[in-house]
Amino acid sequence: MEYVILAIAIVVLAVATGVFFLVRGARRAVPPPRAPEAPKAPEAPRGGTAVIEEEEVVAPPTRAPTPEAPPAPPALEIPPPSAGRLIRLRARLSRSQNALGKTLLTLLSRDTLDDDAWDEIEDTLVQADVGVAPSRQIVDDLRTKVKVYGTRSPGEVRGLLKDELLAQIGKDWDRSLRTEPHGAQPAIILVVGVNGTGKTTTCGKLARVLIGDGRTVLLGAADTFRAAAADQLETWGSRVGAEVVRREEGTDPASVAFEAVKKGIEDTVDTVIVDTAGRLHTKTGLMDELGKVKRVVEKQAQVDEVILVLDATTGQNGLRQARVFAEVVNVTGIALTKLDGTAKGGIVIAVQRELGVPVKLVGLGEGPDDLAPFDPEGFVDAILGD
Ligand SMILES: Nc1nc2c(ncn2[C@@H]2O[C@H](COP(=O)(O)OP(=O)(O)OP(=O)(O)O)[C@@H](O)[C@H]2O)c(=O)[nH]1
Repeated sequence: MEYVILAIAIVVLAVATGVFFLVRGARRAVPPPRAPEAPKAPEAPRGGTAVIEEEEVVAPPTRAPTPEAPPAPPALEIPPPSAGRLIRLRARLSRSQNALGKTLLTLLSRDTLDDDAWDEIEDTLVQADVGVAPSRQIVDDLRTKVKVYGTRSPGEVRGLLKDELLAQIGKDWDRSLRTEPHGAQPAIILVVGVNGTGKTTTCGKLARVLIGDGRTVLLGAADTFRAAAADQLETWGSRVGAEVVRREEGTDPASVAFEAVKKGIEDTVDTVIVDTAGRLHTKTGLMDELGKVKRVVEKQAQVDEVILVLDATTGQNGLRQARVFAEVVNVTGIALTKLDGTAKGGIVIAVQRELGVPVKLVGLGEGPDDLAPFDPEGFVDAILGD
């Protein structure tokens, strides 16, 4: 019996061992699960119109190109404010005008002031473009004062002459430029004058004066007869951040002026300066042109200033031009350019008398900040020297 139990136990153990190895072997034989196959791209149907569906193409990861730094915009210039400009430019004024003052002071200091001496004084004034009538008046006034005062120390002579010149130039004119916006409407300045007088340059310099005083400015290149004028204006504007409205050469100047004012209103700039084309071909032509510019601008905004640019070196010829412009448009102020290049500063007196409007600005050089508000006292001091 014992042998039977032992035999059964051995058989059970053998069977169990066999089952264990069988199961293990079977597990090893199972292949690993396969990765799912990528779906096949649908085949284009043969014949008919092939519809090409966009496949999503996954680009291999590439390193993002480093963006090239855009060229740095030119740094905007910050022009100096208008205050004190004539003082800064006084040396230039003295250089050009001092000979006139010296001649007059020397003549007036003579021991005896006879008729010949007074004639010489008058001639000196006429030659300095003061004009015949104002020169005579200055001489008459001085003669009377010299008689009244009797003695003539150098200081007294200087004082007399200074008072007389100031009286002729006029201390009481309103020489301020109306450049303040009217609420949301910009102030509008039309700049007129014959080409070559420094008109475009004056527009650019004036923009700098205003920007120097903290204003925003838009320039209108309505001188469409010379493409270079618009280029010139653009150069001026880009230096100080003033936008320029320009159109192709030959465009109707009035339409450019209109566009400029429209843009100025949209952008709520403080002041719009319009450079006009002032061809003195015929008076009627000029009248039509400038009249139209002004009318068209006035459909949108009020014109605050019409500045006539006059070249101080052109003397009587310049005065004739001024007269024609004044007949065509309502000039409100004069910009007298190139005063640094002439000893004939007397044109200030002559042109104001001729047009009945004040000199508001003077150009004293080709530099960008060589335009100054006109100040009679500073001007006379420059003529007479210290
Ligand atoms: N010395 C001096 N030169 C000046 C002055 N103002 C302007 N100029 C020069 O005069 C020349 C003519 O100036 P522009 O501004 O081109 O004259 P413009 O009247 O606009 O002429 P267009 O553009 O043809 O209409 C330029 O060389 C200026 O630099 C000034 O006050 N003094």
